[in-house]
Amino acid sequence: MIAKVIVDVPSRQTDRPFDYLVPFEMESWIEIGSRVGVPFGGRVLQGFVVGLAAEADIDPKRLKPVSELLDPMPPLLPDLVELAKWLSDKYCCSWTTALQAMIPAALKGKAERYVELAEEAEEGELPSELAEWLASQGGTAKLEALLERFPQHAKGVKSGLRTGAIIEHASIKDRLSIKKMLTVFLTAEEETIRAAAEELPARAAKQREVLLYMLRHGGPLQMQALIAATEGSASTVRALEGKGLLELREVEQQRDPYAGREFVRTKPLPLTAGQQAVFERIVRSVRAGEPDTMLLHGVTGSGKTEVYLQSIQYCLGLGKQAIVLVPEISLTPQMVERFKGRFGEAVAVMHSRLSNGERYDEWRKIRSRQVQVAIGARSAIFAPFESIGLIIIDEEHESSYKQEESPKYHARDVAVRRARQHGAAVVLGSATPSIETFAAANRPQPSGTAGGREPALLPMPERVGGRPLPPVDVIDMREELRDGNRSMFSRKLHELLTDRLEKGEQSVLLLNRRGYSTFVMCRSCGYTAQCPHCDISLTYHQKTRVMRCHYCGHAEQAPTKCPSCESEHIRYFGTGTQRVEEELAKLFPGIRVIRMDVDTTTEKNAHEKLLKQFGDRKADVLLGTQMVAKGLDFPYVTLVGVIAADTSLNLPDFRAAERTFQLLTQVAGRAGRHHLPGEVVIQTYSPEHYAVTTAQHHDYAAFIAEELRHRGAMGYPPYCRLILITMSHEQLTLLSSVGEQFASRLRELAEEQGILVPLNSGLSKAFDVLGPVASPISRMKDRYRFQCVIKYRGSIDASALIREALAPFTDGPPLRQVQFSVDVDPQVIL
Ligand SMILES: Nc1ncnc2c1ncn2[C@@H]1O[C@H](COP(=O)(O)OP(=O)(O)OP(=O)(O)O)[C@@H](O)[C@H]1O
Ligand SMILES: [Zn+2]
Repeated sequence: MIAKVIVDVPSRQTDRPFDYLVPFEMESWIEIGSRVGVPFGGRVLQGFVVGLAAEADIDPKRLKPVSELLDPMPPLLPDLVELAKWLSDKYCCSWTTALQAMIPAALKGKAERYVELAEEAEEGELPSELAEWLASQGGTAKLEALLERFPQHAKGVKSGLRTGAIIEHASIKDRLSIKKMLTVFLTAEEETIRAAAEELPARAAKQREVLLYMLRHGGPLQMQALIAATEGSASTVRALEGKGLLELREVEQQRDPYAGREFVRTKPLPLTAGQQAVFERIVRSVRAGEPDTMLLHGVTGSGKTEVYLQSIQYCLGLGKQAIVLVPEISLTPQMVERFKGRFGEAVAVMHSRLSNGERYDEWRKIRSRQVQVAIGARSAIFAPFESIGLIIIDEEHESSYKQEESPKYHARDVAVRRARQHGAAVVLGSATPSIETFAAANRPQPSGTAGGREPALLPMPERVGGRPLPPVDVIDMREELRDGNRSMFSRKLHELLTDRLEKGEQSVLLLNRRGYSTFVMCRSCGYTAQCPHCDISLTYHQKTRVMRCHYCGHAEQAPTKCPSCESEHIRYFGTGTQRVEEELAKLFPGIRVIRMDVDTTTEKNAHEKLLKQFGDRKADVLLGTQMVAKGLDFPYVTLVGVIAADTSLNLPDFRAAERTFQLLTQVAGRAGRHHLPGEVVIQTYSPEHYAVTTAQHHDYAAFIAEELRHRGAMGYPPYCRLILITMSHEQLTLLSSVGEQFASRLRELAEEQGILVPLNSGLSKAFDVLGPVASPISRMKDRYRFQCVIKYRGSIDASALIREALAPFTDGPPLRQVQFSVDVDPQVIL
C-alpha cells in the first residue's frame, strides 16, 4: 500500500503529496488524516497522509517506507484533509500550512535524531572515545548530545555514518504528551474484597487499611492520592496487586480548564414569538441535513443566545454535533456559563487563554467523541467532529474571524464550506451584520434554487419582554469646548454619572482605542486631514510630522493651524484609559472603577475576575476598551457612555465607518437589558457623521443604505472583492522591478481571459490590478515592501489566477527570491 504524504516543509516546490510505502505492520492503522514521520531529504519530518493508493506514481525502487505512525487515532478526518486543500487553493498558502492550522499546537512535533552503535562496527572505525562513550550509553544517544560532547569528532561521526559503523534513527517527538497517572482499581466485588481484607494477617494491617479505604472511596484512585490518604507506601499497594486484589494502570489525565467549577444547570426558556419563528426556521434546516446559511439579524438583547442553545439541543437530539464560534474577546465567563449550564459535560471550550496542554485535552474530547458541542474562537471551526449538524457564528461581523497570518482564512467562509461537506446549517448571528453578509442576504435569489447560496434573512427586531432599546444622546464635544468645558466628560455625562452613583446603579464607559494617536484633528471645528484622492484620513507620523495616505501614498506636512478654521487647537488625537480613570477619581471622589484593557487583563482569568466583581456590584463603573462593548448582560447597568466616538472614524480604513457604527450600537446595547431602563451618551466631534446619527437611532437600515452608497462610489466590498498582495525584499530596485513584472504578468493573464476590465465599466465581470505601490509600512525588518491591490467582481477564480501569476516568481533560487504574501478578502489594506 502507498501513502500520499504532505510533508511539513512550507515551500511551493514541496507543496504536493509524496509517495511512501506503508510497512505491512502499519497497513491496518494508516488512514487519510494520519500523522506520520517520513524520511525526507536526509531527515525525518512530520507529515499528513492525504491519500492512499495501491500503486506508486514513482519508480517502486525509489520508494521509501513510512518511518513511524505518530498517533493511534488519526488527528484529522478525511473531510478536514479535503478542506485544507480548499484552504490552500483559496487563500494561496501551502497545503501543509493549512493542515497545521487545524491541529492543536501540541501535535506540531519535531524530529529528534539518534545514533546507534552498529553491532558489526570494527575497532578503529570510530574515534575510540566516541565509541566508548556510546557504549557507555547503552549503544544509543541523541545525535545532538553526541556532537555537543565531542565537537572535535564531527568528521568522525560523518564517516562513521557513511561506513555504517553507526546508524542514524530519527523519531518525531511531540512538544507535549498526554499526561498519564498511575491509578489503582479494585479487581473484585465489594464483598469479595471485604472478605479478603478480614482474612489478612495482623502484620498486614496497612494493607487492610488500604483496601478498606478503597472500598469507602468507592472508585479508582490515583496512586499518589491513595498513599497520601492512608499514609501507606507504594510497596503496600504493590503487595495487594500481587495478591490480585488491586490492579494498577496508567490512566490518561485530562487537563480541564474548568475543573472544580460548578455550572448551574439551566432549562430551556419558553421562547418569545420572535424567537420561536427563528428557531423553527433553523431546526427545519438542521433536520433537512442540506447545507444552508442563515443570517440571524437580532437587535442587542433580543435573545439570540437562547435561540442558539435550543437549536443546538435539537441538533444533538439528531445525534449530530454543533460548533459555536464566538469572538475571542467575548469568550467571557458569561458565554461559557450559558453553554456549560445548558449542556454540561458535553461542551469543549477552546480559546487562546488556555495552556497548550489544556487546549490539546479539550481537542481530544472532541476527537474521541466525549463531547458534542465545541465553543471557541476562530480555529474551533476545525473541530474534528464527524457529523456536524449546526455551525453558529455569533457576532459574525467581528474582524477577529479573519486570521492575520497564513493561512489568512475567514472563519465565516470556512464555516460555509465545511457545512457544505456535512450537510449542516450555518447560522450567522449579529445585531450589526457585516455589510458583506447583509448585502448577500438581500441579493435577489436565483429562482428555483431551493436553499440557494445566499444566506436567508431571519430578523429579530425586538428585545425580549418588549423592552425598549435605550435612548441615545449625542453630545457635540466642540460645543463643550466652546462653552469652556475642557474636561473629557461632557456636562450631560457628568450629570448622569452622578445620578447613577446616587441611585446605586452601574455604568459602562467605553474608550474607543482604535486609531489611538494616529490622526490629526482640530478640537475647535472637528476638521480632520483627508487624502484628496482616497476618501480616508491621513495617518500622522510623529517622527517626521508628515501625514500620509496608506492607500495611494499621498503625503503632506502636518499643519500647525487648522486649515479650515485657523484654530491652533489642532492635534493628533488620543487618550488612554488610565487618564480617564484618574479623571473619574478626581471628579467623583470615592467612585469604584474597574478598568478593563490590555494592561489589566494580561493575567490568566483576569477578565473573568473583573467581570465577576462588576456583576457582584462591587464597582460603580466598568471602564474599558472594545472589551466592554460585547456580549455583556448585567441587569444593573443603566448608563453607557462613549468617551470619544471619533477615534475609529478617522482610521485610514475603508471599513472605518462600519466598525464605528457596530461598536457604538453594540456598546449602547449593554444598557437597560433587564427591568431597569437604560440611557446612552455618545460624545463626539463629528455629531453629524452618519455612523453616529444612525447609531443614535438604532437605525441599521439607514446606516447600511448610506454606507453602500459610499462603498459603491469608491469601489469597495460588497461591490467588489479585494485581494492584497505584499512583496518584500532587501533591495529596493530589485523589488520594484519584480513588482512591476508580477503586476504586468497578472494583467496579461487576466487579459487572456478577457476579464481585465476596470470596476466602473458596468460589465458583470471585472478585474483590476492597482499598483504596485510602496506599502504603508514601507520597510519592515530591513526589507522593503510593495503592494498590489486587486479589485474584482463576478464569478472569477481570482486565487487561481494569482497562483498562476506567482508561479515563476516563487520557484526561483530561494535566496534571491522576493517574498510574496497574499491576503484574500483582507479586512484592512493597511
Ligand atoms: N425567551 C426568553 N424569556 C425570558 N428571558 C429571555 C428569553 N430569551 C432570552 N432571555 C434573556 O434576555 C437577555 C438577553 O438575551 P441575550 O443575551 O441572548 O441577547 P442577545 O441577542 O445575544 O444580545 P447581544 O447581541 O446584545 O449579546 C438575557 O438575559 C436572556 O437570559
Ligand atoms: Zn490616497
